[in-house]
Amino acid sequence: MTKPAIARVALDHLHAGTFDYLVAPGVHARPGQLVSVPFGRRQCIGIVCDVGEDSALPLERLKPLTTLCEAWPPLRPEWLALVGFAAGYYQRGIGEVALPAVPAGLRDPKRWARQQRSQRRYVATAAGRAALPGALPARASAQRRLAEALLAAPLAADALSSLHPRAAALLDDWQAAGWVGMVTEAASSDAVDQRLVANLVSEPVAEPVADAVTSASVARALASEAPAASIDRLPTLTDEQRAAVDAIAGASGFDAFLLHGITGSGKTEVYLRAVAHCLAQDADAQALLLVPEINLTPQFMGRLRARFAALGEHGVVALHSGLSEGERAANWLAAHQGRARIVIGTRLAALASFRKLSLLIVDEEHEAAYKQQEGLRYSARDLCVWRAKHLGVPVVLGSATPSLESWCHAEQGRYRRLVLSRRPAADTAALPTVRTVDLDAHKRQGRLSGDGLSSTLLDAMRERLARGEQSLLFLNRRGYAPVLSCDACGWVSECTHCSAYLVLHRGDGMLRCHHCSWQEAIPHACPSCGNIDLRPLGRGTQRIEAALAEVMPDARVLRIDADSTRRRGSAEALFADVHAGRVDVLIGTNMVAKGHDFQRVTLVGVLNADSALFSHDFRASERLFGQLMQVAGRAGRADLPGEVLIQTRYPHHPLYAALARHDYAGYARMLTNERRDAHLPPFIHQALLKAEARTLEGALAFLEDAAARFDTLDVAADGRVVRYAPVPLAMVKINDTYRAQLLLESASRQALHLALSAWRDTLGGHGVLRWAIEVDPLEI
Ligand SMILES: Nc1ncnc2c1ncn2[C@@H]1O[C@H](COP(=O)(O)OP(=O)(O)OP(=O)(O)O)[C@@H](O)[C@H]1O
Ligand SMILES: [Zn+2]
Repeated sequence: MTKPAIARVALDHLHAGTFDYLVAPGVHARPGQLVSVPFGRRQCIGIVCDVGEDSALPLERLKPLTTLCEAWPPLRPEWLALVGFAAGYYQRGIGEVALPAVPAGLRDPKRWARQQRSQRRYVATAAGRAALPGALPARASAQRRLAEALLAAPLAADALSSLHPRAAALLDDWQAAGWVGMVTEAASSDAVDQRLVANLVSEPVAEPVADAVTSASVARALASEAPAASIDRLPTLTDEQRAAVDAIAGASGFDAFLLHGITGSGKTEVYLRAVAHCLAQDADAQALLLVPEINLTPQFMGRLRARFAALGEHGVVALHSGLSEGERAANWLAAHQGRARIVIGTRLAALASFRKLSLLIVDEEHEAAYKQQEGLRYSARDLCVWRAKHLGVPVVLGSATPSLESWCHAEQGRYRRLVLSRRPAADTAALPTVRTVDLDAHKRQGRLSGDGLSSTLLDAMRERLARGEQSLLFLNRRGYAPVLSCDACGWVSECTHCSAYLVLHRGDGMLRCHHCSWQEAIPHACPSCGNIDLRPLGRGTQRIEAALAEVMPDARVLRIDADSTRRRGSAEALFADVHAGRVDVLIGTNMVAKGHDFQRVTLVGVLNADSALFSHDFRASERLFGQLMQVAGRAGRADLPGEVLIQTRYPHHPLYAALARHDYAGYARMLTNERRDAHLPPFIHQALLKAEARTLEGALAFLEDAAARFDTLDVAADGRVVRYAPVPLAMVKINDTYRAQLLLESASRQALHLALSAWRDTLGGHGVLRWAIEVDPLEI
């Protein structure tokens, strides 16, 4: 008797490895397949990670796999390796990483069955027709269709013969006769039967074939044009752009590039050329382009679709959390099956499945948004680099203000640096002039409005208005005012559920917490003393909008922030207004600060940047510098000179001075030295243990206990990992939950990871709601 096969299945289960299941005889389970399995009293969806013959458990205790997904090809080994790596590195169970990475719509046995039925029906009909004697022409095309369907449908040969007695034999015949090769050839020859393609498109199963045919012709079209002709259809590349494209295109195997290009230097063009080159090399090649925010996808999508029109609508797809379940499932499958040649997405796309991922690009690689802050706390950028290395393909990290981590990698020669130091039309589109506006001096001279707008900034905006140019005001704080207060008794609007203030929102008259969902109507009088004179303290985007309506009544003012763009698609519409020139003054948060190619903005005003200058967070100044350089870079991108005015109480701060010199490199060098001296990342590696509990005592007690367990570990004894004492978080309470953390540090990544995995197994316990390990935290 042969031994039964055992499938090791990953389930989305806290901190777990895989679970063993019996594979019934005759069932062909393969690694990478989705499965439905009994787990406790429920049915769960899992992913087969491995199929073997042994189990640590007695066979009679194993339950059988219930349903296997045959509707699409299994996830590939390199994808399983990726999620396995991510689980190990970020200290999670493999299923916790793998399952959420597959769209919910596809984790559904009903859908598998539906899709499979239609595939089988199709193959059966085609096989039936192919087997008909006589009518040769009909048979030839039916054969071709069947062969193509067979190539596309992941059906095992034995399943085929049950569909039609002759199908398997036919397949053998065709293989022997070179049919499969002929089909492939047909797909890449000029004599592709367009009607065949049209027919195939109407069949669900045949979509992959049709797309393969289309993309093969596209690749051919791209490849056959002389490189200069196919590639230089747009702007002529600058020498620096050309050098960057050549370097990326010339990479063989893994290579990590840091594309350090100043704002407006045309990094996008470099990405597009690199993608074009990659797709032209190989009809199956796929490229992934990551952007930090959903609202940057439409702009990129537009450019990609225009540039790669030949790929068709389905050849370029988006993956982000703003899509409907259906769209996300369809796009994910398109990438998985290789039909989508280009995927543009936010951080979650870093974990998407591809058939042949051949180039990875991470735009604005310094952005904190690439770090997931919940659940699996991964860095999408870092996973892309790992993925590229594992696949042996190039990865491009682009930014005007690289993260210090990537900057140091480039300094050490681990990444190849590509530099774009000029804007393409450098004679006209120069970098903007950056000046500080001394708030204290303006106040003394009575030149500062109650809403915090200096006369210098207002005059500059009025000049732009008169010339028909646009101004952008950057204030990273939404709402009207960050807090409402009572002068009489000192009451301030605080959230009862969080250690945070309730933000005043004027539009709908609410006090709203930005950390939990709490909101309440603005009180008419002080809830504490009854005083009716309540005062908004500080300024948010709504307040600036209201102030401008008074001092610049003729200007068309538009506010873009999370509040004004809540409805789906509204951000896109608002940005379209800006591009079309229907806006004179744009007020916005971080959402407007980066990536957007505004052609008519010639003035950028920065309000209230100072608060980040003196933060306890050692990354705050790096972040601020990056943010300001990005927003400054929105000015003067076309043929009109740009100007940036930074309102500050510290006009001589070195950060602003470096900004005025556009000296990222100098500033990065200074920060690097500081970090080295202070033994901070990237010169040291960090991990946090975070705990949440109903009380602060509960959270701290859990961490104290964890600390004691840490100290008994062998790996802790050699002193290479430093453990700090548990501390409450700066924002200690959110949504009635108290938060505390414990920091580990080591100069050795390996020592840190050894310690973490040994420690993780000892963690657990009562009194906490949640705990999580965060590797490479961005904030501590
Ligand atoms: N070789 C070129 N010749 C002329 N114009 C170009 C060239 N390359 C790019 N451009 C134009 O320059 C502008 C800026 O390019 P792009 O938006 O790619 O800059 P970027 O480097 O991504 O900037 P940022 O970091 O600020 O987003 C765009 O309008 C683009 O069309
Ligand atoms: Zn709250």
